[in-house]
Amino acid sequence: MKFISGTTDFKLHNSAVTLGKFDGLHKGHQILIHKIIELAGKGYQSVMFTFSYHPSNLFTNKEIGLIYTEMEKRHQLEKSGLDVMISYPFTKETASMEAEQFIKEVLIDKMDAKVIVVGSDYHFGYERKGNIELLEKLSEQYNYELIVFDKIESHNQVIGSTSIREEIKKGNMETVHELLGRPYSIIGEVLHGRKLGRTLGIPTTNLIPEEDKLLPPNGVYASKTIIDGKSYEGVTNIGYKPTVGADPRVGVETHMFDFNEDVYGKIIEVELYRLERGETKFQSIDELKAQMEKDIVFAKDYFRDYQN
Ligand SMILES: Cc1cc2nc3c(=O)[nH]c(=O)nc-3n(C[C@H](O)[C@H](O)[C@H](O)COP(=O)(O)O)c2cc1C
Ligand SMILES: Nc1ncnc2c1ncn2[C@@H]1O[C@H](COP(=O)(O)OP(=O)(O)O)[C@@H](O)[C@H]1O
Repeated sequence: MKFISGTTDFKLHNSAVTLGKFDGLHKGHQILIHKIIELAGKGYQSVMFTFSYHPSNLFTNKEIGLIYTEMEKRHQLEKSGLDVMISYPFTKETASMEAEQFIKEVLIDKMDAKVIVVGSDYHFGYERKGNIELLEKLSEQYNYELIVFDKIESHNQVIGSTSIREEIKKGNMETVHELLGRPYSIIGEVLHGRKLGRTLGIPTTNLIPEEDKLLPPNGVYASKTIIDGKSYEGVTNIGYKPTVGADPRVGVETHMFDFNEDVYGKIIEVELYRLERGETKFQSIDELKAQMEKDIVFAKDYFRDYQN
């Protein structure tokens, strides 16, 4: 997959483009992505167009954690067979582009769009004035085909990034799994911790999520970790480790069962399946260790009962 980022200077040919924020790459997003990948089989170049800053952040100044950071989205899309991912700089200049100007200058001139695939509520351009009616109206003039998908539902509720974020904040990982069509996950590099894990007899991989990543509540989760394409069951703690001296930044720490390799420096993906309990400050390391052993039993039981 080609990744175009940090520049507005590119030229593509004969593309089938899908447009949006695509935070979470949830089941609704996947329909659009499958469509353009299917079109790639007919000779088009499949392209996903996103802006590199979350547009709602820029206008409201409100912190919005992302279900997937840009790096994570890229990592997931690498596996999908998409030809090109564009992360287009969202600046004052791009934000002030009129909708028709965006169609002409970006979709047509830079991307040579022949097919445009969007969701029914897609809005774009200055003041979000562009919509599917405008795309339809201009399709003949600019010679592209427009394909629009309705939003899909799960349990009578429209699937959307906002409601998935709410479920993540509540720690409802099973619901999130259902809505995303895959477990929620965190991707990062294995860093060095304090090396206490090994002395406890419970080694852990440590990673620090990116600043803009939306995390579920601090606590302990049944998890699977993907390393070099292989998946390992385990248990993950998210938090500051108050018992051993509170880290300044929130960490994601995983003990994998049946695993005994050095993985420092590797990029791993930690998938969270179920929340067991919140993070606690224990009075002693022995109490912490006893609880971690119970956590391991919890996660092993979970995978035995629900997964296999
Ligand atoms: C399953 C699991 C549960 C944990 N629960 C807590 C907890 O409730 N409170 C806490 O302070 N630390 C908790 N930790 C973090 C431990 O303090 C940490 O793994 C240990 O100190 C080793 O740290 P190190 O990797 O930096 O060497 C947990 C870790 C794991 C793997
Ligand atoms: N079962 C396992 N689960 C997690 N990490 C493991 C496991 N077995 C070996 N390791 C390795 O050991 C390291 C963790 O040891 P630990 O003493 O907890 O050190 P740290 O404080 O650096 O996390 C991991 O980064 C990984 O390379």
